[in-house]
Amino acid sequence: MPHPAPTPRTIHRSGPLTGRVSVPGDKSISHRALMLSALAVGTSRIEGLLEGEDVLATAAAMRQMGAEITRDEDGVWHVHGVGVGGLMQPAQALEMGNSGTSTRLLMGLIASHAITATLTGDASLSARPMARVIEPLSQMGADITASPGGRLPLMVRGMNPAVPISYTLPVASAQVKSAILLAGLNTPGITRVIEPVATRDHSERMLAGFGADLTVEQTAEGRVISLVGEAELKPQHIVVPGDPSSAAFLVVAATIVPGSDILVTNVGLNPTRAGIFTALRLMGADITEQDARTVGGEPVADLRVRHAPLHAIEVPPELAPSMIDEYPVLFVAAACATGRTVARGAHELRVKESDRIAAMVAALGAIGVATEEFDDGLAITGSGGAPLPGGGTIASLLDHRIAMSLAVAAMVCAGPVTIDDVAPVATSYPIFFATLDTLKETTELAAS
Ligand SMILES: O=C(O)C1=C[C@@H](OP(=O)(O)O)[C@@H](O)[C@H](O)C1
Ligand SMILES: C=C(OP(=O)(O)O)C(=O)O
Repeated sequence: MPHPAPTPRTIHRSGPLTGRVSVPGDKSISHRALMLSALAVGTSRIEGLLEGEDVLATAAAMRQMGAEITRDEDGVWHVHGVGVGGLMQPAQALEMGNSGTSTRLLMGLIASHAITATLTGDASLSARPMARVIEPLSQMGADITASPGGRLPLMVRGMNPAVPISYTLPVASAQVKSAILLAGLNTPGITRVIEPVATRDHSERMLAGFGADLTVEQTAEGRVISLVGEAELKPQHIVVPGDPSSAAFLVVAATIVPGSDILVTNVGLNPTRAGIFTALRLMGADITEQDARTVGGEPVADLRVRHAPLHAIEVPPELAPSMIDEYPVLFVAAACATGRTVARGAHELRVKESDRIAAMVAALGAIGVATEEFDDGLAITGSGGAPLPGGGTIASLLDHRIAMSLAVAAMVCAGPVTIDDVAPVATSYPIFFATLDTLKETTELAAS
């Protein structure tokens, strides 16, 4: 899958945002829905699947390994699974594009099947560390040959039967946890993951929903997840809630653009994901939850967001795992706040689609925002609500979240901001710019 040609975009200061919009399906849940459906015996239905490039890479890989996956005219996805243990040898390399989640979770699936697969990715993904999954999956018996530094392209030769392990996560990573649990599905005995710090728990919720025998205990060592292997998964009807990580861009935009008042519907609010809304509220954001409900076993609500003046905070480091992908857009909120916001304890930002600390130092610097870089975070001196200077060009570095965060910042910049390439937005939120346009048009219509 060659990368599309870079798509630059220039963004001007925005008038108020108003109206009601929804966000596309959750990316993390969409990946897992496809993978577990592909391992069930029978046909699962998935509604609200995120149709972004990352999730489509997972769908393509599952097809290459034998699952039948189709989308009907109503946008419902149908997945005919091969059963745990039934994955087939892919004829070609699995092309993972920009997606760390696809790569690490699929490595787990392949690790306990008697198949060999090569995984490749784009320049961003090929720079990301895979040793964190290679290490536990090798302990389970998989034979993994990676490029120097434990990177893509790499080849996984699965072991069947694999060896169950009990593994304490050295980094707070839901991808590592999930890779081990997915490998454990086709492994005799009990596979156990101990996470000293809780990370997003979509895998646990969905594995239980598919009928796997999984228990979660809170102990002095942390959360202990135990999975009984050689599971038989029953097909499900899954409804994917809206992605809080995507909603975060709209929530910050409405918070910082004066006069805004929006409703973002169907936002997933799993507590292991909702840290950004806690942090924004600590800064003074006006976010209220309406119509709280449960969708697909996950808490969901509509969020009403009105413009509010923000003040600087020290971002509680314990929020890090529940808002790890939202730091770039939180930094944009901080750039508009009164005072100096400090975020530490987020070293993982350095190994995402880009080094998101360095990327935000450069991008905020280009639009006139002063920052101080730490090894594990950033301090940002806010404008106190005054427009940011803007006028610069920003490198999105093949990172969708950097591109979208700076698109939000540009909405409060005095001068136009050019983002060198917004094509990566399609990995997680293909309708991002269209949604922003809707929120601007609603205001223009009301004024005319
Ligand atoms: O499990 C997942 O779906 C994800 C886990 C997180 O990564 P880590 O496991 O590397 O923290 C997150 O950054 C990523 O966007 C999605
Ligand atoms: C880190 C992210 O995704 P992934 O690891 O799947 O590439 C993200 O979406 O911000």
